[in-house]
Amino acid sequence: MTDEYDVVVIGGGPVGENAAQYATEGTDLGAVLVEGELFGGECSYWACMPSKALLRPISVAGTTHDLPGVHPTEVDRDALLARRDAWVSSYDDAGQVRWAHDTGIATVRGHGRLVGDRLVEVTGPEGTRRLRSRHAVVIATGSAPAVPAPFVDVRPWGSRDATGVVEVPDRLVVIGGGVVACEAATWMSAIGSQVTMLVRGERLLSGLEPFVGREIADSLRAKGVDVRLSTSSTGCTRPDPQDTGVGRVHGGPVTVETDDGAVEADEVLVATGRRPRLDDVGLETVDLTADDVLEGRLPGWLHAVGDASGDAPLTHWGKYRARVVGAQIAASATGAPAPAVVEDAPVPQVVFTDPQVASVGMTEEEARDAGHDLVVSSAPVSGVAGAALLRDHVSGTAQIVVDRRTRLLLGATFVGPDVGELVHAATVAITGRVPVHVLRHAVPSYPTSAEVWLRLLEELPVELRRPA
Ligand SMILES: Cc1cc2nc3c(=O)[nH]c(=O)nc-3n(C[C@H](O)[C@H](O)[C@H](O)COP(=O)(O)OP(=O)(O)OC[C@H]3O[C@@H](n4cnc5c(N)ncnc54)[C@H](O)[C@@H]3O)c2cc1C
Ligand SMILES: NC(=O)c1ccc[n+]([C@@H]2O[C@H](COP(=O)([O-])OP(=O)(O)OC[C@H]3O[C@@H](n4cnc5c(N)ncnc54)[C@H](O)[C@@H]3O)[C@@H](O)[C@H]2O)c1
Repeated sequence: MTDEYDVVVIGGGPVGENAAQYATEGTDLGAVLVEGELFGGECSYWACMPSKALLRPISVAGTTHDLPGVHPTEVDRDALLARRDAWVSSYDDAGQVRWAHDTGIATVRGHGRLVGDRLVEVTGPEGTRRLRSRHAVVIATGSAPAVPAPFVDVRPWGSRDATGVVEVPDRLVVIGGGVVACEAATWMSAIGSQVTMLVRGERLLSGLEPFVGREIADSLRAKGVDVRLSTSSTGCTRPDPQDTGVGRVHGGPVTVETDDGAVEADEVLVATGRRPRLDDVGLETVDLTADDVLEGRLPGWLHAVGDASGDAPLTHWGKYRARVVGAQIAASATGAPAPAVVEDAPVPQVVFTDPQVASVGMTEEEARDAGHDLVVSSAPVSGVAGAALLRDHVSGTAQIVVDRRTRLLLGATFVGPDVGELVHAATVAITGRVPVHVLRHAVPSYPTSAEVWLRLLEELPVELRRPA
């Protein structure tokens, strides 16, 4: 059986959903979403949603220990895991399917793979069927964890086990020092694991400004996490790895060999990055490789978005790109003018550690490498009343990177309580190309954390603060 649609989207995660929506809305076009697991994708059930559902109560409870006027409160582990279960709809995607149908998007369950130009074969619970697209096929298959060789045979935890935690290991070793590692170390230690982080690099969150890694390592250590930097794992053994299910301890004790001795634990969480899921989507049937996808060498009818495209693996970024690509597909299919594309929109990111990290645009090093003549301004977040009122003992730093000649903001980074809510101002300033002398007239309310912008702008050389 072959059904025809204008647009076929392989992968029903947040990015695929947006691609299907924007490729069809306001038109007579029809799209179908193909999903092999749960509509809503990694983000909804195993990544963004459960991790943030776990982290918020932990952050609030931590604040009560540092906020005169309230009784200190503790995390209630069972209630916390129940909150997580509610936010992942108990791993039931009925709501997402309803959304698709209400939006006019058809859904097909099963694994989708290309079998020819504009032709997708879906193998699912109801057998095999083919979907032919009149205009476009979109690959939105997300990403899968990259597991280094020493850990493959010991059934380690991946991020799904950490976000879906059911059984809390007494001792947990975390391999990696990136975003998943830092966030998971935060919630796993808060619910009772003694966490050791083995980080091969010299700092945590190495893609961000160096002060970020130092400040987050300090905060994790203050919470009892054993953060071991410059420590490479060379091997891992577990005598009886078992398939106990997601979020349960996968067998007996694990020993991780490092260049600085062995570490024994009850579970090991491998958080060493992810790679685009392109290995089983039938690229070879249309004479393409994964590199063709990652380097954008695709025929006009084929598109890749989200984690699968190799772009920044962030939900909001993938969804943004899906909105752009979806609108382009709709325009090309209907003969409407192609929508304008902004090539240099900056990528924001928030790491929901305690304190949070928020960043957008270039780091100081990236801006220098790109040839900019820079001015860098930084300020302690605790220096403004609005932040200091949030809790006692506020820690964190804010920093902006400015091009001296154009006076434009190139990047901004914040560490501090709830700074995830501060970064959008920087995103707007970069996207809107607002020079810093104009930004000085954007007045933050008193007393809010946003007043750190005043400090950052005051720290700039006087000549940059006046009109040219
Ligand atoms: C622990 C963790 C926490 C995270 N937290 C955040 C966060 O707070 N904020 C943020 O912005 N990002 C976060 N991310 C990243 C975010 O999860 C991803 O960037 C996002 O899920 C990408 O969306 P996507 O739609 O491209 O892929 P996915 O969400 O992975 O969805 C892809 C879908 O495609 C399906 N699929 C794959 N292959 C096929 C096939 N051949 N046929 C049919 N279906 C297929 C999959 O089953 C899946 O449902 C986090 C990631 C992790 C691991
Ligand atoms: N709050 C958020 O927005 C959020 C939260 C979680 C994840 N994410 C996204 O998910 C992506 C994946 O996260 P991640 O933490 O898995 O990846 P990452 O790229 O952020 O970090 C990977 C870490 O593993 C280390 N590493 C890589 N290979 C290794 C090896 N062989 N041995 C030891 N260490 C090794 C790296 O040095 C790094 O510290 C991130 O890039 C991020 O965009 C976002």
